[in-house]
Amino acid sequence: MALAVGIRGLTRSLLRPWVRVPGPARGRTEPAAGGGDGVRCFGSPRVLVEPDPAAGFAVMKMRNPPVNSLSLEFLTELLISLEKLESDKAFHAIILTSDCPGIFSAGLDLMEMCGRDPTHYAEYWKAVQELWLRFYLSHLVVISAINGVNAAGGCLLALSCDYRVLADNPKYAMGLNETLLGIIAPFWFKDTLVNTVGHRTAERALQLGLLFPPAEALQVGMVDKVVPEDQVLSAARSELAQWLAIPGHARQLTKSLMRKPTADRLLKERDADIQNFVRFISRDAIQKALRVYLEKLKQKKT
Ligand SMILES: CCCCCCCC/C=C\C=C\CC(=O)SCCNC(=O)CCNC(=O)[C@H](O)C(C)(C)COP(=O)(O)OP(=O)(O)OC[C@H]1O[C@@H](n2cnc3c(N)ncnc32)[C@H](O)[C@@H]1OP(=O)(O)O
Repeated sequence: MALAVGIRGLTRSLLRPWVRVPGPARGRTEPAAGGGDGVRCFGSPRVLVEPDPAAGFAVMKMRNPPVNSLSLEFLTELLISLEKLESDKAFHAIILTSDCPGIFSAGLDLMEMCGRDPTHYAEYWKAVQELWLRFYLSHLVVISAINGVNAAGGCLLALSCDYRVLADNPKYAMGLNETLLGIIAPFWFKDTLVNTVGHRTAERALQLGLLFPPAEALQVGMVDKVVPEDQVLSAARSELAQWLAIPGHARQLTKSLMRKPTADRLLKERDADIQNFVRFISRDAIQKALRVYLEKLKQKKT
C-alpha cells in the first residue's frame, strides 16, 4: 500500500499559491488583528490570516463552511498558513479561531473516512498526523479562541494550542467524542487529552465520548478561560501579552521539553499508526457505523 504522500507534495498538488483574501474581503485592506492599519490580510480559500506584525501575532480564522470539518484540503491549507507564519520572524504567536458562526470545528471530515480507498485513507491520516505534530510542536505561541462547538479532531487541534479561551455559550460543547461514532481516539489524541486534563478525567471523557459545556470544560481544565461570547478574541489577545513577555528561546525550549516526549511517541510509530488507521477505518463494521452517524446528522434536520 502506498502510504507516503508527503504534506509538501500534497501542498503542491492541492493548493494554489497564496492568495489575497478570497471571498467577501478580496482586495480590501482590512484592519490587522491587533488594530494596526494598512496590513493586508492573506490566506487561502479556507484559512483567513489577519496579521499584526507590529504586535507580533496573527489571527488565523478557519472558514470551511458549514462546520469547519477538517478535510484534506483544509488540513493542507492550515498547515501552509502555519508554516508561512512560522517562517516569518515578525510573528511570535497565533490566535486560532473560527469564521463559521457557532462552530469552531466539527472535527475530522467524515467524508474523507467513508467509502474511500486505502490509499486515500493513508494520505488523509498522514495529513491529520502532520497537522497535530506541527501545531503541537510549533515554536509560536498558539492560543485558541474557541467560538463554537468543537468536536473530536477539532478539539484535538485546540488541545494542541498553548492556551484555550472558550465562549460562554452552553451550546459550545467540546471534547473527544469518538466513541459516540463507534470509533476510537488514537493514542496521540488520548495522550494530548491526558496531558491537558489528567488521566482520570481523560479516561472517563474518552470512554463516554463526553462533550463538555463551557463551565465543565473549565472545571476539568480542558480550557483555561471562559468569557462572554463577544470577548473571546479580546481575551485571547490579552492573554497573549503574558506569553509574549517571556524570552522566546526560554519559552520555546520549555514547550519542547514538555511536549517532545508525547510527539516522539507518534514520530517513532508514524507508519504503523497510519497502517492501523487504514485497517481500522476500512473495516465493514466501522464504515457502517460512520454511514449511520452521517445519516443521523442529516436526519436531525428533517
Ligand atoms: C486499533 C486502533 C486503531 C486506531 C484507529 C483510530 C481511528 C480514529 C478514527 C477517526 C477519528 C476521528 C475523529 C473525528 O474528528 S470524527 C468527527 C467527529 N465529529 C462529530 O461528531 C461532529 C459531527 N457534527 C455535528 O455534531 C454537527 O454537525 C455540529 C458540528 C454540532 C453542527 O451542527 P449543525 O450546525 O446543526 O450542522 P449540521 O449537523 O446540519 O451539519 C451541516 C452539514 O455538515 C455535515 N457534517 C457535520 N459534521 C461533519 C463532519 N465531521 N464531517 C463531514 N461532514 C460533517 C453534516 O452532515 C451536514 O451535511 P449536509 O448539509 O449535507 O446534511
